[in-house]
Amino acid sequence: SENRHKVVIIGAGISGYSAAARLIENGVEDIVILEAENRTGGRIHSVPYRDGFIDLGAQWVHGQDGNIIYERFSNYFDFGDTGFDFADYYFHQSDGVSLNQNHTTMLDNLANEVLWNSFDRMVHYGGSFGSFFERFYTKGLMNQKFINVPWALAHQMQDYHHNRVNTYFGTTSWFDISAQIMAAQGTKTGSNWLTWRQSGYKTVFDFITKKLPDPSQYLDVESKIQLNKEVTNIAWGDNLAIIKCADGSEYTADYVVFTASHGVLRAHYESLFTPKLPDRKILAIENIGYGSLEKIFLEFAIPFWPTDPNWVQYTILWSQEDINAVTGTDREWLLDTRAFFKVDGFPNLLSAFFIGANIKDFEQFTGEKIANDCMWLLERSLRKSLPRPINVQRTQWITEKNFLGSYSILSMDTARNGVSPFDLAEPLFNSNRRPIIFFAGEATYFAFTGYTDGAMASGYLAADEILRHSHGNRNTFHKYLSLIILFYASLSIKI
Ligand SMILES: Cc1cc2nc3c(=O)[nH]c(=O)nc-3n(C[C@H](O)[C@H](O)[C@H](O)COP(=O)(O)OP(=O)(O)OC[C@H]3O[C@@H](n4cnc5c(N)ncnc54)[C@H](O)[C@@H]3O)c2cc1C
Repeated sequence: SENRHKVVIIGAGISGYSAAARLIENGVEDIVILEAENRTGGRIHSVPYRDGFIDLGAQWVHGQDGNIIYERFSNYFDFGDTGFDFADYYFHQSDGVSLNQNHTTMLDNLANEVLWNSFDRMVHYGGSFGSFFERFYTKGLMNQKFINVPWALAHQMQDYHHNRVNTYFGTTSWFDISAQIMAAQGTKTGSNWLTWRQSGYKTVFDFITKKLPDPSQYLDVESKIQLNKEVTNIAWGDNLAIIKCADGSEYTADYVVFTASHGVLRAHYESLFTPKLPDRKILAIENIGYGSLEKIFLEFAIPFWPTDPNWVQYTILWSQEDINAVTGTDREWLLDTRAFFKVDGFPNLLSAFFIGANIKDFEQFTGEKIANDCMWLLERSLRKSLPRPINVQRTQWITEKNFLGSYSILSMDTARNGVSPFDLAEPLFNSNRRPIIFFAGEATYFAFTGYTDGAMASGYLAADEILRHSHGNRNTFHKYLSLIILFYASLSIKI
């Protein structure tokens, strides 16, 4: 029937897209993608803005060599770079008291060395990112060269890097992040902050479907997508899976690729799967972390920040007096903010990140309150009056029911329970050990958990497994066999 398919993919984010593209490319056309939202892209969410698109979700291609997105598409796309890796950093104190920039630079260098250049040491460390940092940062401070640096400033710098790590991973504390597992992840080299300039991250879908660079190669993933299809249950037996949607529709499939976010899986795994999932998978679902990151964009009629290309952000170190003064007030949420940074391709925008879980009310805040509070902090730190933003954009990832947060994280609980993304990726098999349900998405890919490139690779992996087990593979195999025969036939003709 119309709703009977070889493959049903749940979710039209980057992992669902890449799984579908790989299947179509290999001759498996009988697929449908069920997407709960009324849009595609998932946590890649580029929204129109002025002459281009800004990204409410994924914004940067992190790394060059080792990043499948950069490696595949950089020949055809001229990536921008926000420049965090090679910027000049100037530190402001929250109360506007000027700081010794030699001291802040020395401390910042030490902190970066401990956090980002010590993976060979970190991979043998059983504790958290936080305890690793405290141990080796404190040790570094014992060096003679820090003799004149005030301890209070060293502590402020530690607090800044704690916040920075949390905003990078969407965590509430770096003591929740497993140093060892994070350090054991795949390595990428090159710039960490490449952007899609004004085109937005959504451009990646044009490359995945091969609309770019050559439209004649287009793999028609889009016509397979059905929007507003929230999957509520997947029941699987020996041969088939039956997929039920909230609107009452039902689909049957030989194979299912489940790509909904780790937050969705964690919230609904009990009702989503019949029969219940294996214990080990449940252990992984419950103990792999899931972050909660929110973003804002402030637009100004005229930029008031430096136009020097090496300037990337206002970096704020909170003073203890300000922390005490703001705590308990309706501005307390600002304590989660340490930087307002420029947005590549949009000279009139400043952006900031917040760890949503720390600021439960964030999603109820009006744009006006967010803007007013941010301007209060900027004016206080810079000691000057500044123009008002003319526009505010903000995200609500935590409460959006098809995401329930930002991205997954290999936490101390993950380490303690001995589970990993491999356990999440493990398919569900029938009694003949034929896989029926595959799991893809950023949380399932060990090497680059949390990132778009990990999500993309996971989609390809699931599709390749389906191809290996299905006619699609035989088709591919037959195709190659015919090519080999033709090749030898042409040789013998020449001979
Ligand atoms: C604020 C933020 C900033 C980020 N920044 C970066 C960055 O700079 N660089 C980077 O590499 N990564 C970044 N990420 C992470 C990146 O966006 C994700 O890793 C990646 O997009 C996840 O893709 P996915 O296919 O695994 O999941 P998703 O994109 O979440 O796709 C899953 C799809 O499933 C749908 N779905 C959910 N439940 C159901 C259901 N019941 N039925 C049907 N469909 C359902 C969802 O609507 C969604 O479209 C960021 C994420 C966020 C939130």
